Amino acid sequence: MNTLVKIRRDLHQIPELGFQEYKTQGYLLSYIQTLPQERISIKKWKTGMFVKVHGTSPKKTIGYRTDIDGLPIDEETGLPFSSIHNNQMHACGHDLHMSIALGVLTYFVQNEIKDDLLFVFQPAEEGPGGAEPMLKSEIMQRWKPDMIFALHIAPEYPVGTIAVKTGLLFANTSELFIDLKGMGGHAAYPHQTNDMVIAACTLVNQLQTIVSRNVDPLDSAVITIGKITGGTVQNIIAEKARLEGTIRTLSPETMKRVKHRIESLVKGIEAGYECEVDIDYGSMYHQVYNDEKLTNDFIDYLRQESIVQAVECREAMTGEDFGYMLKEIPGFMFWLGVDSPFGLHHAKLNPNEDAINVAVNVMTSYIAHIGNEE
Ligand SMILES: CC(=O)N[C@@H](CCC[C@H](N)C(=O)O)C(=O)O
Repeated sequence: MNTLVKIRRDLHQIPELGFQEYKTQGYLLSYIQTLPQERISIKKWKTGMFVKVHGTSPKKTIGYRTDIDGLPIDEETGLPFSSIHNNQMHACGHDLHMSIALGVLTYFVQNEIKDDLLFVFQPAEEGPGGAEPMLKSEIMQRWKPDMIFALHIAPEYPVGTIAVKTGLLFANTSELFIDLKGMGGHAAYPHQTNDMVIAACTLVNQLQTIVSRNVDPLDSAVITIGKITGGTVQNIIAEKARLEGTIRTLSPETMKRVKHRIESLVKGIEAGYECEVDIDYGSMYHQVYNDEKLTNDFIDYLRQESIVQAVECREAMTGEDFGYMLKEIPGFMFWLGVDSPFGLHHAKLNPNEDAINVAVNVMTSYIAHIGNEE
């Protein structure tokens, strides 16, 4: 079996949630330590890591970032190398992202390059967000790349396809947690209570009016409530309820407006249902905004070399904390086709592993091209 496929399968078996990626970090480190060490420097950061490849006559530093965490999902692929961790799965492709990063790193450890390279193995992309604190870390500020790239698997594209665009690629995101507290009581005496199941249901419906009534129809946004909990048993009126969701917008300004409307609606619920409501926005990610020149150069390179089919895509409402790195360092993220009938965050996601070598070939040849310029 191809080494990178074996690495991907090993990593697939040990997914870990954000900032708990101890086994993953250990696995990555033990692989990297098998490589010749003369031209690399390794620095651990929390459960992630930086690996610098020293160029022969560096004029710049080229960054390459992979995320390393998994999701709280029970895997249902039935694969022989399924996750051995209960309720944790690489359902967003970070196992492929890591094996690709190791493939590119291995190539440049074995083949000299003029410029310096910085490989960023970043924890907690799914939450609470590792990119922003990693970017602010003393190590990344000292080794700060002049440009940075990353990829994300795309189940909807065939293997051999890369989809990308200049400008906005991924949305601004904010988690949303709303806790409602009223007065519980006997199911037969509703007039003596403030029922938080009713208040939560009303609020969920009102939240749905924000996108249709408060966001410019030519702009766009998403408010998804993915989880509702409340109450204890069927014949007790619920004293508490909790909504958990996510907000997605195409600009930071629309994010502000959506939050302002959520706060107004919550005030109305508090007054109308005589209850207390707390809002917690959890972790927030800045939009992924691809640098125009670097992205166009990459598209031109792919088309000239015909290594893959390069297609231009639309922006998506997915979020990625790589956006924080792109806010400070020019670069881009792109979609890598992996051809899976099940989408991202699905318990049956099963990416085609042939995409690993496609991505390694693209990134090694592109980085060699820009990293050996006179
Ligand atoms: C690529 C992808 O699926 N990213 C996640 C990022 C999660 C952001 C945050 N935890 C949230 O839920 O708002 C996504 O869900 O888009």
